[in-house]
Amino acid sequence: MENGAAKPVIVAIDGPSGTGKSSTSKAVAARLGLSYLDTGAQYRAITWWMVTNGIDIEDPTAIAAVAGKPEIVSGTDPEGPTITVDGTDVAGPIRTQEVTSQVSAVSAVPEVRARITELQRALATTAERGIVVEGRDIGTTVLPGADLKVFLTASPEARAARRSGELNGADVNATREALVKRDAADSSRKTSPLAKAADAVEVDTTELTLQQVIECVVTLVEEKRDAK
Ligand SMILES: Nc1ncnc2c1ncn2[C@@H]1O[C@H](COP(=O)(O)OP(=O)(O)OP(=O)(O)O)[C@@H](O)[C@H]1O
Ligand SMILES: Nc1ccn([C@@H]2O[C@H](COP(=O)(O)O)[C@@H](O)[C@H]2O)c(=O)n1
Repeated sequence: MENGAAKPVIVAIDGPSGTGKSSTSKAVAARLGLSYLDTGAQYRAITWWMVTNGIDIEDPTAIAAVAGKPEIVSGTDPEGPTITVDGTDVAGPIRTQEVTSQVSAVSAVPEVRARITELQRALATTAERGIVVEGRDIGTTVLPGADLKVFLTASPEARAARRSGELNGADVNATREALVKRDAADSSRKTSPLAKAADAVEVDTTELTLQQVIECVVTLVEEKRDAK
């Protein structure tokens, strides 16, 4: 850049549930002074709005008809990300089992994806120093020109153990089944399914600590940033 400021760096981190996308992305963004966007929170927020407003989740046409109504605003500070719907803080309500069990159906509706993708691109292009965006289709669809694409994986057993630890020892088998079912729905939808971009770096986190994954991704971002 002419004034010597670093060019913004765009990082896409995708992968199935519980692979460590949020924890890694937040920490990497905080370390490198970048913005951070949790796109799953946006799909959860629109799902929360549908549920709260009595929209039939089994009816894609009904969902499509109102997909443009809620105003979803994401705060992108990695030290304190926020999410509101029509001015209401929904950071807590979007994490309930009710929302988690219905989010795949809502996020499969093309009109919902078009709406949320537009918000994501607007945030990514206005992030001054750059941004880490995490989700399922960031590298393939939302930001195909990202400077770095990472695809995190981990065995279903490792992911279930991590999640049931978070849920104060919830049954590991039930947790595993629920996340495998959600991944299957997210991977098989027609519009921008969960998928690894051809040019993404795959990191299997099964045997890695969270700190090791963070260090690995920080190094990858620094390499890309230095090469810009
Ligand atoms: N490498 C790791 N080793 C051990 N625990 C981890 C690792 N990575 C993440 N975790 C833990 O696993 C849990 C899930 O991580 P996180 O929420 O970051 O995953 P995610 O991929 O964003 O999940 P989702 O897509 O469902 O939102 C968290 O409790 C996190 O601290
Ligand atoms: N880019 C994305 C991100 C998320 N989704 C959908 O949202 C669900 C919740 O995501 P979490 O990361 O909060 O677990 C996820 O299961 C997908 O249905 C998406 O479609 N695209």
